Order: sequence, then C-alpha cells, then structure tokens
Amino acid sequence: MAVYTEVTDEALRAFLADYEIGDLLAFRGIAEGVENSNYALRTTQGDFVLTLYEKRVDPAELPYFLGLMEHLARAGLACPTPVRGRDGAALRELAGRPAAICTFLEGVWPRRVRPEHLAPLGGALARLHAASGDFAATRPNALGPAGWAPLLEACRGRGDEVQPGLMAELDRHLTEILAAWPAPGALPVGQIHADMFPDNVFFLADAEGRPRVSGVIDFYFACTDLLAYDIAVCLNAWCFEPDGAFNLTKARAMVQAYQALRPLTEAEGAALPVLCRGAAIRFLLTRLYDWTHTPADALVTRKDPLEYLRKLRFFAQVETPGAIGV
Ligand SMILES: Nc1ncnc2c1ncn2[C@@H]1O[C@H](COP(=O)(O)OP(=O)(O)OP(=O)(O)O)[C@@H](O)[C@H]1O
Ligand SMILES: N[C@@H](CCO)C(=O)O
Repeated sequence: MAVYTEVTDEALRAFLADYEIGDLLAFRGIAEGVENSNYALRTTQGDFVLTLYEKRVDPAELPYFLGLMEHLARAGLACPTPVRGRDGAALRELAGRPAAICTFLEGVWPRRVRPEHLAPLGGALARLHAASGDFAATRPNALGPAGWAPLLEACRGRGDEVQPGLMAELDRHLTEILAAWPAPGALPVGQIHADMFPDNVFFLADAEGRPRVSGVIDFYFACTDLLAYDIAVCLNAWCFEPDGAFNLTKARAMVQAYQALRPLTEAEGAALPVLCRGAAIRFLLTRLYDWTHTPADALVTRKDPLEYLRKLRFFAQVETPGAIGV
C-alpha cells in the first residue's frame, strides 16, 4: 500500500497544466513502498512518477533530496530526475501535499538476490559516491548514531513483547557500537544513499544476459555521512541468505567492484565491522519502532525487526574485516 492521498483526474490534469510534459494518457497508484504516495503517469511525452510526500517526510528537507537527485542525474547516474514546472520549480503542491514529478526508470528490483547482482551494485554505489562528491548541500543523518538511543527509548515500553530480553540485549549492543564508532574526521564523508536495499535498485539484463544496474531510486534517507556506511548498509541488505547465513561470495563481489572505482582507506576497511553492526541496529530499531507503533490491522506491511537482530548478532562476532569480504 502506498497511496495515502487520492488524486482525482481533474486535480491531476490541472496540476499537469503547470508542466511541459505533454498530455495525460493514463495514471495509476503504485502499491509498493510505505512512506509516500506514488503514481505512475503516462503522458504523450513518456512515463513519469508522481510522488506526494506524506507525514514522515519533512518538507524543509525536500530541496536537499530533489537537488541531490538532479545533481546525480546530471552527472550521469541513472536515478529519478525531478521535472521542473513552467516556472522552474520542481517541488510543488497537490491535494494539500508537497509533490514532485520525476522521470520513470526502466528495470526491476531483484526479488531474489543472486551473486551476479553484487558487482553491479558495488559499481553503482561507487559511482553514486563519486557523482555526489561536488554536491554542495548537506543533511545530517537523522538515523545515524546520535538517533539510535532516542529510538531505542521510544521502543522500550513494548520492545520485549517482540522478544523477551530484547531491550537489554539492544542496550548492550548499542553501548558497544557507540564506544567503537569512528571519531569525527577519521573516515571520508560525503552524500550517501543510506537505504540502498534491493527494492531501491533496478536491474536490466545486458546483451549477454548479465544483470546491470538500470537505476537507483528512493533518495529520501540520503544524507551527509560516512561513505563506508553505505557499504555497511549493502552488506546488511544484500549479503544474507533467506536462512540467515552470511554470503561471503556476495560480499566480496560487491566490495571488490566498489574498490575498483574507489579504494577504501585502511581506516575504512578496519571500521567496516562496526559500521555493519551500526547499520544492523539502525534497521532493527526503525522496524521495531514501526512494529510497536503501527496497529496490526493497518494496511502497511510491517517489516520484521528480528531479521536484523540476527544480522546484528552476526556482525557483533566478526573479528576481522576479511570475514565480511573487505
Ligand atoms: N522513478 C521511478 N521509476 C520507476 N518506478 C518507480 C520510480 N520511483 C518509484 N517507483 C516505483 O514505486 C515504488 C515505491 O517507490 P519508493 O520505494 O520510492 O516508495 P516509498 O513509499 O518512498 O518507499 P519505501 O517504502 O521504500 O521507503 C517502487 O518500488 C517502484 O516500483
Ligand atoms: N529499507 C528499510 C525501510 C526504509 O528505511 C527496511 O527494510 O527496513
């Protein structure tokens, strides 16, 4: 479910009059995603995606997200390009919500991640980091280390209902993670995607049938943070099998392809185990928050926090970067 705000045919046609993207042929709500309302539009000039930003997005941050997408697209990265209206503004309002239209990207996200996806993923991540290197704006990571303790507190009342003893275990992990977190200035910083999960990366097959990245979407967690943290997010989201086992082959393929374009510093390599642990607790906590604050009968599908408890435990016992493919 991700159409929270209904848009009428008339309202959409009036909205599109402010753009030069042709006449509307068809539009439909997109069911995937949980944060915002998305519509696929077809006009006489092509396909587009209309997004209405819902409650969890702070309108003040939209210029950063849209500006970053525009910057990356201009640098040649396949990501949604915000379309400007006749007056030059990309961020507008529709049905009482902030709204923007972006270009539509071809491809599909992998429902089942195969080892062949990982090298293209690593390459795409390194290109994203290179392309955003000269983007001037910054945005602190609201879901970075400073945000984890407040999130844990917000879950404390009901967290143990999900698994007995969970809160005490998370207290221990968080204390250890924060104590080992790299000091400011120790690692390279830049614009990161921060949510590079399989459902945000589209692939198409090349002439030989090998997957190649055709687009990266959903920049609404993007922020200015440690570049290597994006690798840690990918190691969490792409390198575990459905049975919970860590797949070292996938990890190595991703990290090697990334390093072919941007070699990691020694400090980044050494820090990756704790960055992975941090990324695991970040997704565990946001999922736990949603789990304990969303009514069970809500239309949104809640994601399993315990999947990330298993990943957190795995990364907590990693002793060398080599064990995670670095
Ligand atoms: N530019 C695009 N081109 C093609 N499809 C898109 C594009 N943007 C979004 N989509 C489609 O819309 C779906 C939802 O988009 P998105 O993941 O950005 O939604 P969200 O509600 O913000 O997300 P999430 O729950 O992942 O945080 C995607 O899975 C994809 O199918
Ligand atoms: N990718 C996230 C949702 C958006 O933060 C998750 O799977 O928990």
